Amino acid sequence: MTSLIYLSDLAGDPDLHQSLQGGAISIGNFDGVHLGHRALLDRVRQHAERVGGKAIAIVMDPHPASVLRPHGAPPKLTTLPRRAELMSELGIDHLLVCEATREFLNQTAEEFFQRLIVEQLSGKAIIEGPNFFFGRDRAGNTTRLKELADERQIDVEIVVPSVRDERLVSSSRVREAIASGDLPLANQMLGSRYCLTGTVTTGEQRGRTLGFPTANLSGVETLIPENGVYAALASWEGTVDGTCHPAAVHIGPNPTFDERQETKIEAHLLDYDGDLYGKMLTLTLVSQVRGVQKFADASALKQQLQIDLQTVRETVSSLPSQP
Ligand SMILES: Cc1cc2nc3c(=O)[nH]c(=O)nc-3n(C[C@H](O)[C@H](O)[C@H](O)COP(=O)(O)O)c2cc1C
Ligand SMILES: Nc1ncnc2c1ncn2[C@@H]1O[C@H](COP(=O)(O)OP(=O)(O)OP(=O)(O)O)[C@@H](O)[C@H]1O
Repeated sequence: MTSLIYLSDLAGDPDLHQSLQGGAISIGNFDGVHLGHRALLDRVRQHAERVGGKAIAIVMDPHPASVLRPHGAPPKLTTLPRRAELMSELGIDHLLVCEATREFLNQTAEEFFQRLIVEQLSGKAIIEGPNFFFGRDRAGNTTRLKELADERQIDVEIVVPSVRDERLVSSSRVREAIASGDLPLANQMLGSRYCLTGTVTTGEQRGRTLGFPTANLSGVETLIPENGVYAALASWEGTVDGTCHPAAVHIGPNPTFDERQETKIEAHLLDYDGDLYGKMLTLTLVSQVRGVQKFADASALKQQLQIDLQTVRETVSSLPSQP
């Protein structure tokens, strides 16, 4: 398991602080833990084994852009606990979170390197991609990183970036794919399937009168895909043996019944009739089935839902374990 720890916790926990000394480190946002991050984190794990220390990924929270720029950071693909979960599969020991205060972000590249990598962590190896920048105004680049590390006999590896269709894989590119509803492309670049997690709350309770009850999700913290109907897998804490249920997910307004353009995320789970209220539900999105439509009446919507459910069943039944 990758443990999620805060830099501020190290001062009060000397054993934890000690266990982090002399490891292999990578610094970034790691939002989505996409294929590029995965290749890089794999090298972090290998370097950690070589130097006999921990494999450490460092992120800043909140996203520096939300502290420094008026328009803030882009919507997240993953919460920090989800990033740690995905990093567990890659053998990363710790996801270390630095609180992105103005003071922290105001450090020069040299100060940042000296205080965090040298004084706090006694890092032995640093692994980054070629587009890595650090310190105030992003003034430090990989050349400067190598100079600073060489002076202190710290190893540096700059990995060859992962590309897809001759373009760099990046969190921004994954966000574009999700925002346009292209889940297969997003999932391929992620190397895992994109998830939405939220709490099941009460909706209009109209779904059950249609014969298609839906779990309405609220409190979703990550990027919501383009409006549409999606094939998904639903799971929640306490799902027996981690079983997933095929689900037809509706994202968007309900134009057939309601002129308000309020975006809802609701899921009809196939072959399930339990009580989900209050549960933390995760919807793992596979692909878009169709766009949201305004139907002439409830009966026309019901006919379409029958077709949607069949499409979802077929899509999910032929799913490979990896996207
Ligand atoms: C798979 C699926 C597809 C849906 N597609 C549409 C749609 O295209 N247009 C629409 O107005 N409502 C659509 N709905 C939403 C229904 O109108 C909605 O489930 C119903 O109004 C119940 O809302 P409630 O959960 O708040 O009770 C869809 C629901 C599901 C589960
Ligand atoms: N495609 C990639 N291949 C290898 N390394 C990458 C790739 N993309 C990013 N990295 C590296 O991963 C580390 C973390 O970067 P970061 O989390 O900012 O990734 P990003 O996907 O480029 O994000 P964004 O799109 O928001 O700029 C950095 O060292 C960065 O250079």
